[in-house]
Amino acid sequence: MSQMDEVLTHLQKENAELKQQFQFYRERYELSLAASNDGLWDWDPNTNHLFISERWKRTLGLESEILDPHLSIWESRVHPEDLPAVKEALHNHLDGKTEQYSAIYRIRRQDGSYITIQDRGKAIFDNDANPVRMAGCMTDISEQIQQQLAIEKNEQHLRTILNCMSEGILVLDKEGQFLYSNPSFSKVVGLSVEQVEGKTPLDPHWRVIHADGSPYPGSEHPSWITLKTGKPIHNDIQGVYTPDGKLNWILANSEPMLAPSTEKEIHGVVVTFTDITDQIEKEKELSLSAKVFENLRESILICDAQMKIVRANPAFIESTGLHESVILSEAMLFQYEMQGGERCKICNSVKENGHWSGECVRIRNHRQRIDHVSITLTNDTYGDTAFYIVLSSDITQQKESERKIQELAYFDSLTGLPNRLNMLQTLTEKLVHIDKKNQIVIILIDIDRFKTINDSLGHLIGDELLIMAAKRIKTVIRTSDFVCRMGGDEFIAIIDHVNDQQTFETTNRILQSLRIPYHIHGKRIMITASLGISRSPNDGLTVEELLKQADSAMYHAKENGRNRAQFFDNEISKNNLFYLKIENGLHEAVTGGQIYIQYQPQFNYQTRTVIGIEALMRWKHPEEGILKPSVFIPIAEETGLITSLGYFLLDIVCKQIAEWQKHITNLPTIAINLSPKQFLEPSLVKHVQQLIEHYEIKPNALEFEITESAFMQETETTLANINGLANLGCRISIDDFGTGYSNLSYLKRFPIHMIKIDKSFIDDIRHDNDDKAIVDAVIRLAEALNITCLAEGVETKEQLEILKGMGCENIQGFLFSKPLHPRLITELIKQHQSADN
Ligand SMILES: Nc1nc2c(ncn2[C@@H]2O[C@@H]3COP(=O)(O)O[C@H]4[C@@H](O)[C@H](n5cnc6c(=O)[nH]c(N)nc65)O[C@@H]4COP(=O)(O)O[C@H]3[C@H]2O)c(=O)[nH]1
Repeated sequence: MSQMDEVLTHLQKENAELKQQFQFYRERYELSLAASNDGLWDWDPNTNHLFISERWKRTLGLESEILDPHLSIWESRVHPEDLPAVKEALHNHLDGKTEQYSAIYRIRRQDGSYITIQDRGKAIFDNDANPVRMAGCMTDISEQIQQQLAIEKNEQHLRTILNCMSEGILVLDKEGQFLYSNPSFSKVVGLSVEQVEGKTPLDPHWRVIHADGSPYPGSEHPSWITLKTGKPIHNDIQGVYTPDGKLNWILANSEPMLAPSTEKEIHGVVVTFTDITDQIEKEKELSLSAKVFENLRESILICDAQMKIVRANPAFIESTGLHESVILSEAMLFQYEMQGGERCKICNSVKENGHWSGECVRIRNHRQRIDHVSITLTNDTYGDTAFYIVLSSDITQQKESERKIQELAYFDSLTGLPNRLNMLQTLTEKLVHIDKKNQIVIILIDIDRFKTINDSLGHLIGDELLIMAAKRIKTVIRTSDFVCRMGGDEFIAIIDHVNDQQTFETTNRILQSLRIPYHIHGKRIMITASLGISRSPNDGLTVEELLKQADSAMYHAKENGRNRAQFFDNEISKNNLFYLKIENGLHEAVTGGQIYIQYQPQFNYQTRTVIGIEALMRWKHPEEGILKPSVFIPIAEETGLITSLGYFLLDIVCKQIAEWQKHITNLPTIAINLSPKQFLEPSLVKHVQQLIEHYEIKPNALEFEITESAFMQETETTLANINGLANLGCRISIDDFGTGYSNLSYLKRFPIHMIKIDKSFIDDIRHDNDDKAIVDAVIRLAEALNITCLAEGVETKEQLEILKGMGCENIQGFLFSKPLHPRLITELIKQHQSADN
């Protein structure tokens, strides 16, 4: 073999080996290409010629177009939306900005559908940095992309679900840090999702409490416990404070997340939270309602549609005194005392209006109890089943209080009679219906000298007297008539449909009934009353007018001697003015020297001697002339001026006695009238004693005339004064004897010198056998008790003759002498004494 041949053989061998090697590499390349499913491309930037491996040409359907493979063909297949990014990536690499070209984009296949490819390549550059060749490979990642999109979609779905869930979700990683939370969790803790992220249960920020209100440390939180132990925790109740202080109650459940690989290692924790704040609030409300139901003092009944009791609270059960089982299924309205018709009315009212309330009566242990009952028709929440809620409360006390308040406002607490306010309303109402046929009569009743009784016998007796007087007035008027206590000792009776005659009879009945003696606390008390009458429509049409006129008439009755009734007429108003004038002038009268004394002698017709002289007060009024004591003494008594007036009189009389004693040797006793009120003066005796000493007069020269009414008021002061005056040596006589209804025992108990038979018995003694009998009886009584007897107001010889016949020797009256000036008295006594001598 030649050397050439050897070389050729060697080359051929080498060539064969290279071919074999090439074939080997080519197969490896094609195999790996086929296995990787990747495609190859090779691009000449200068010619734009593009090589694409065969399988990818087929994949993309480029076989026909690639006869003259060109970059523009490739570009035309790239999805227009992706092309700019692809170009940018390519240029970046060609400009040397990137080490490698890489792009993911969609490329259209022959059938118009797109596949997504991941394209990578690298260029070779010449010395001038111009690309001379670029090659790369591409992978069909459509499936991966689809999978990724599916995953993303799933994730999106999941996220949407989590975001929409009313339950809060919290995911902790294995370190205990919060990885994920949904909006419901954010809401319940009052933080944004971002604020929650990265926190841990141990974060001091959390303010969590147990259901009992005690603090809930983070280390005990279910998420933390589950993380540490791997154990799930269920239905844990906790209260979480939001940063603005709101307390939300949540129910937490925690589950461990195990690592997918081992299923043992704790990968994290998922905690779900249910906001149970509303539920807790409702439970609280329910519990509160239950407590209210159980503990309310008012009764609560729940009744079914037939108004039968299905539930009753303890207050109601207790109020019945029965066992609950007895009450249940009872008809509710039968618990109350009412007529069947009334029950029907209530039922209908509740059905029509959905509600009824009113007062019902229940009887328990024979005791009546008044309930305020309120029945409400209602439906349950999940349907239209009707039931009734019945609330009832015991208003017996309240009704009683209301009655008492009503009584206090409209009734007099002492006598139980209607009061002034009640009278004003009644009269106003009556006057609305006034007509000529219906005369309305107002009778004002004022008890005479009640103040004296009150002051002397005390308020307790005074009160008792008023109560008894009220009862008496009520019994003598018709039940349909109205009587009230105006206050103090004043009453008003309103009677209608009566004429004057009937009115007169009524007032007489009132006067008589009041005069009957009262026995109070062992004392026998006599009173009289003065009545003033006004009539509508004659005397007036308004309440004010009628009351004013009744008042005027009443004062007139008092002025006329009390114990009488007086109809109003216009003259009376004039008298009323007169009363005021007297009252106002009295003060000045005492200090201004307008008061003076006249003296009326008392005679013994047997001995023809002056046995005594009565001092009688007179008032020389600057306008009205000489006023008699019967005009001003009652006013002085009413106003309290009687005391100073009495002392004034005493002083003048004592001075006069002293004067007379200088000239007259056997001066007869000088009688002085003392008002019952003066006997209530504790200093009376001392005062008299001082005067006796001051004027150096004999005590027995003084005689004090006391009316029976003074003895009626058996107060300690009165009795002490009577005894005190007697002990001084003064004489005591009983004035107006027979007019009072007094207990005569005082005649024995006190040193009475003389009884003076009242003028009223003498006036008609000739014709009135009763008067005669009384006078006779008094004379006998005086004889029996060895007391001097004197008849007052003897004006005629006939009267004198009758008295003589009865054996009454002592006389005072105009028949013998009127009251005289002291000077005339001096002369008279001197005359009599010289005649005797
Ligand atoms: N028509 C008539 N009247 C006669 C006759 N005889 C006497 N009188 C009157 O009868 C009254 C007798 O006085 P009295 O019964 O003590 O009744 C007295 C007495 O209770 C009271 N009184 C008089 N002066 C005083 C006084 O200084 N103090 C007190 N507390 N009361 C006095 O006033 C009453 C009335 O006194 P007077 O008007 O002075 O009226 C006197 C007298 O003037 C008569 O024949 N016919």
